[in-house]
Amino acid sequence: MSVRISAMSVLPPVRRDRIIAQLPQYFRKEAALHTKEDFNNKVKTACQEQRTGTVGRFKISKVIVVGDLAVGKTCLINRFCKDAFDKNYKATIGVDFEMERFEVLGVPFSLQLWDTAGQERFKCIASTYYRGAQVVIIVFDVNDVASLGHTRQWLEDALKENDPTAVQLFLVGTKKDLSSPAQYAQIEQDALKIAKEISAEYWAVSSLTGENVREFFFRVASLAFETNVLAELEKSGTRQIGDVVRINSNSSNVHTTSKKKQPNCCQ
Ligand SMILES: Nc1nc2c(ncn2[C@@H]2O[C@H](COP(=O)(O)OP(=O)(O)OP(=O)(O)O)[C@@H](O)[C@H]2O)c(=O)[nH]1
Ligand SMILES: [Mg+2]
Repeated sequence: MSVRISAMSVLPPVRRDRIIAQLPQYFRKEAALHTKEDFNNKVKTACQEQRTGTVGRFKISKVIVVGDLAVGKTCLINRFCKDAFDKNYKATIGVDFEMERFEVLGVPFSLQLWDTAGQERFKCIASTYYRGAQVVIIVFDVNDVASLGHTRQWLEDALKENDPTAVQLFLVGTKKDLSSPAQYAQIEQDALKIAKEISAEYWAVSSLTGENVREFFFRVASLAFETNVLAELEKSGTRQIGDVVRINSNSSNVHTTSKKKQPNCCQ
């Protein structure tokens, strides 16, 4: 008896707690990537009709997590991916990565989460992994104002390796459990200001208690998914426009355009 093994059958089903059916909401309205209550209508229709192109088949979005040493990048990822928390600090050397599989509006979608080193001596290795990121998560510690101040530098480094217009940015304050409400409120003002200036969506979390961790990653997955599907739709839309031009190539207008272009392609 022969057994057929395909890539699909090797993958276990998406975990039940990774299924996203509704758009998770932002944390703070004034620093959100968008404030719509629901997924884009075009995206919803495309998912219903299974017209999501490469998204859902082999599309994996790369997410890089950057920020000062010991701000809690590894703990944030471990809380979400493994539901674990380690109170002992073990510096990340270079990079680590985790894959997280979701199902958004019925379509499989994966995030590749790159956990990078904050320590100066490992930064050089880590930065070679920044390229190709669709999402950049800049992490600071809400109890350490210097780490918030350094976020611009982290952003600059991450954007050197990426197309700034194509990247979705998140600014995340960690260790919320360690600050009093008054202290937290103070730093949130500064963080919101920076988030708005750099066009990032702001979140505050605690990996110790788990507060907002799941909500945050669901939001990241949803917004990355939405952007990917919209880009796919735009690509297929462009192809359709191209087809119309070819069909109507007898029209004088199109003829003129193609004549103008001819010298370029013959040179
Ligand atoms: N109380 C509290 N401690 C935290 C939290 N997140 C991280 N920590 C602690 O902060 C320390 C550093 O956490 P890591 O996640 O290893 O920091 P990192 O940003 O990955 O550090 P590098 O890998 O060196 O860049 C550890 O001792 C953690 O236990 C949190 O939400 N609350
Ligand atoms: Mg780490």
